[in-house]
Amino acid sequence: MLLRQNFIIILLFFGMVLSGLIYLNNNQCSGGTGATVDPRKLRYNQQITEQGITNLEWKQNTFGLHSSPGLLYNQPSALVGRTDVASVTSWSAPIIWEGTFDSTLIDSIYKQQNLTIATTVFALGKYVGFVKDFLESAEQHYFVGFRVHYYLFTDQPELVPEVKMGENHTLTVRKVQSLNRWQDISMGRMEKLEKLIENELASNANYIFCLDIDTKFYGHWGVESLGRLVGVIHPWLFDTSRDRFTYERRPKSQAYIPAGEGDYYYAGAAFGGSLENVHNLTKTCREQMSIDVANSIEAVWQEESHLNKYFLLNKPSKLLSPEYMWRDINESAAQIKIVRFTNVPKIYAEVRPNL
Ligand SMILES: CC(=O)N[C@H]1[C@@H](OP(=O)(O)OP(=O)(O)OC[C@H]2O[C@@H](n3ccc(=O)[nH]c3=O)[C@H](O)[C@@H]2O)O[C@H](CO)[C@H](O)[C@@H]1O
Ligand SMILES: [Mn+2]
Repeated sequence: MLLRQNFIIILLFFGMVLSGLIYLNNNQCSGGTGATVDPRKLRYNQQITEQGITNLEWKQNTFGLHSSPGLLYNQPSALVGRTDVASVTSWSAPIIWEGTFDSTLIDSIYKQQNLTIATTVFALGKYVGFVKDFLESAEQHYFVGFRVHYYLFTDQPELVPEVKMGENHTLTVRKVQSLNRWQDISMGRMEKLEKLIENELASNANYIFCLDIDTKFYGHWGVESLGRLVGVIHPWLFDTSRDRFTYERRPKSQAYIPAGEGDYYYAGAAFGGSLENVHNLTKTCREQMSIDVANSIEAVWQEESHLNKYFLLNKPSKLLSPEYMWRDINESAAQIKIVRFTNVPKIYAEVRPNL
């Protein structure tokens, strides 16, 4: 009995000595004084920046989908739905088409959450000419009745037209330097978005959408589009086999997707989600694009190629059908029952700074 007690005491002693040694060793590895920090030990919401560590406090979207007692709406069916299109992906993410949601119900659920939806657009050079139609049409169709904060980046704030904003909709105009190549303007958006989220939006908005400005709203775009990570199926390639998708096919680029891989082809003109998820998306695309620059390669469709690579490896939790980014208001397709948001036709040689 006594022998056994002694044995346990000796075992405990050695245990303590061993854990002391491990502790000392760990401290030495991380600098000991706390001057450097092992990034693997940081919490998910901390970032190492040039200034040191910043805490990014993400606004949490952990609401339940609460419905009000007595609310009347059409009975949802387990049997009947759209039969001409897929409304779910093979990883179980919904694909939003007209007829897959009930606005009365979904608006009432999300009304209770007091959400802010940040929305970013860029208008540099001649693209400032697209701002008026974009904003005026958005004010008729985009998250009407919900809080929206638009951020417009432009090199010519003085040319931004006065547009009457609806209730709880605000516009912030930010001046940025213009660039000589349209490709750099388009790709440069990723870094600007990454910094905007880091510096201002992380704890101020629940969701963000990043949209092209050469666009116009013609129909409802609302809370049915909200999700953790949201991509839009490209209007030209929604009915095409993956081998004909315009992914980057050169292995030298970080955006490379080999033949035989890929889910959908996503539009570069609209993506969104929670601030944390979109921050990771923009940061990753910015990093991958700078590796490409160092290797003297530019992806075939610039940041759209990198976005497609990102979505292949980080599946969106919700997909929006091409109703949410259509070709042109004068184009039709049997599956498109409503055009919500569409490209505005443009003469490239007239609006872009280079060809
Ligand atoms: C429908 C769609 O998915 N469009 C994508 C597509 O071509 P797009 O032809 O739609 O590209 P684009 O010329 O509209 O450029 C993208 C965006 O960059 C901004 N901009 C561009 C040029 C300029 O001089 N000033 C300016 O402000 C503006 O916000 C514009 O909406 O491919 C681009 C990258 O190759 C982007 O991924 C676009 O989002
Ligand atoms: Mn565009």
